[in-house]
Amino acid sequence: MSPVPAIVVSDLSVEYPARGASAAHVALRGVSLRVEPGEILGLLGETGSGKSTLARVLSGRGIPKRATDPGPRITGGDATVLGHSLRRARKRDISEITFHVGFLEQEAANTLEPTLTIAENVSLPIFERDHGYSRRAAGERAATMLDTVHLPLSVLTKYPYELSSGQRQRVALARALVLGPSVLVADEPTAGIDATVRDAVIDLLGQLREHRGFSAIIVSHDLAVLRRVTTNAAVLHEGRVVGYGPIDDVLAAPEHPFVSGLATALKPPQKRKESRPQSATGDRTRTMEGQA
Ligand SMILES: Nc1ncnc2c1ncn2[C@@H]1O[C@H](COP(=O)(O)OP(=O)(O)OP(=O)(O)O)[C@@H](O)[C@H]1O
Repeated sequence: MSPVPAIVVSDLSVEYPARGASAAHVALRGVSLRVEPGEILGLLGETGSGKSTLARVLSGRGIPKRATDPGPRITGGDATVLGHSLRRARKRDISEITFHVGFLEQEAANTLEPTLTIAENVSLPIFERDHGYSRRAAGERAATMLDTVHLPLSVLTKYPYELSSGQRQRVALARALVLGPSVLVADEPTAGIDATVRDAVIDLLGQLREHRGFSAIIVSHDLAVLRRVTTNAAVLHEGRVVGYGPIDDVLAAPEHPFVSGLATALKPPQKRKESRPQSATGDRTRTMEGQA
């Protein structure tokens, strides 16, 4: 029997309801995609295309608990995360999803608790689940996680303001992974960090993928990241999927003007390099990554 898919999104539509003077806004329109165990899906698209909405909803954090709470509503279709339907999700389903799905939200570096140490920040999800958890075991877990994201243990006792934004981003990643999720949803995980650290994050995602069954959705505008860690990519435009498949295939055979615009923008402008044997592919790749 084949394993349960990590995520199945079927004709999903999501709307932000009207609030005050703001009219209702449809953020996702009939989105369908699928993430199998062991797969990393890249999500790309221009600003406002719905990437963060989709990421947040699929992480189990997006749907409001009460009808009066602000936040997006599923107005059509459904998404199933680790076998739990989001449309029919009860409190217990959401609790299961948020336990097994790590979430690194956009600008996560700015979401650390300023009054808590780095160790306390990283182990926060543990204590949110289990108030009585051993402080010593949580501290050890936090130390392991910091090591995983290549931060020195000396930062454990520091406060967020004492770290650079790139270090804080990695602390946020450690926090997202502390419960040992089987799925990670990461919204721009490499934004605001320098090239060396970015490579470390890419390597980490690659290592996590090697783990049996680990899957992820990575929102990124960084083609180098998407190329190196993703299996498939979905391109969103105005809330719709306009390209879906291995990223280079999507860009090579664009079916939508937005994707062909993206592919053209990423192509090297000069013809000279294309006529060079052997090196042409390598040059093209580097140029595309450089421009991403
Ligand atoms: N809380 C909200 N209330 C109403 N509309 C919202 C809300 N959050 C997002 N939107 C709208 O939904 C659409 C999708 O936004 P979303 O943040 O998902 O896009 P995005 O592709 O992630 O953009 P970016 O790359 O800038 O983060 C946008 O038009 C945005 O203005």
